[in-house]
Amino acid sequence: MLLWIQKEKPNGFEIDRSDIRHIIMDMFIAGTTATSALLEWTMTELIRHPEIMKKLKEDIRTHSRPKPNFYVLEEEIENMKYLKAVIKEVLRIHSPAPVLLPRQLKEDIKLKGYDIAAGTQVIINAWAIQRDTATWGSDAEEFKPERHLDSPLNFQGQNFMYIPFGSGRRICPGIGYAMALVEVTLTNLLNRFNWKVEVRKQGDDDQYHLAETIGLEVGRKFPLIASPSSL
Ligand code: HEM
Repeated sequence: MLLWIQKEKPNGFEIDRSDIRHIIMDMFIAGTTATSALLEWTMTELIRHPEIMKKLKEDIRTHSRPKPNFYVLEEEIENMKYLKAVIKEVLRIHSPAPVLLPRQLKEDIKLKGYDIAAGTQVIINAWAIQRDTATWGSDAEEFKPERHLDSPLNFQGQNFMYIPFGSGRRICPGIGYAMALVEVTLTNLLNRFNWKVEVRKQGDDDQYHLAETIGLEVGRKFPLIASPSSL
């Protein structure tokens, strides 16, 4: 595809081999772990909340045509409102990239009584913003997809209380690709199988399932080991 774009220039501009190398690097470095972390957090929350898993499966069945192989097509996903709400809620409390790319101030500013000098590097903590009880309410720490059902919030970074893909000119360019990948994979995992995790013999289940890795991209500290069984 990239070689075709280089040859045919469908967008009217040139790309060279170095551009192609960088695009592929972007897709591998920025695109793989965040997407798999989102899928893993989504399965984690669904297994922790069987009633939400049940509602989501109903949403998937209602909006996809029955087929012998249970396969859910990409075009059937558009009207699955509960699916979209579930993924939005996972991105709120388990943002795979919870601190945005650092910014450097071009000029001095005053923000909420603080003087910040030009040249200062500013790091935005989306994790804290998206769990702030002042904007999300006293249940901000709880996993509740319903809060997104009639909400106008989207991923475009226009509303600073919800910025899982960042905002402004450095906003994630992979939103469409990441969402398509996660929606198609998740609907098919759920429509084809029942999922369960082994009951842990010792230790607190939530501390185990919700422990996070430390880093620019945040996934589960301990891998999710879930077993499928036929419906
Ligand atoms: C669930 C999946 C993903 C999440 C949560 C995510 C999140 C983010 C965030 C928060 C940023 C920083 C934005 C900012 O600072 O304003 C970012 C940047 C970026 N993302 Fe993603 N991302 C995801 C998937 C992808 C995919 C699939 C690709 C590529 C195919 C991608 C490519 C990039 C690139 C290249 C940047 C840097 C943009 C720049 O420097 O201007 N991301 N992403």
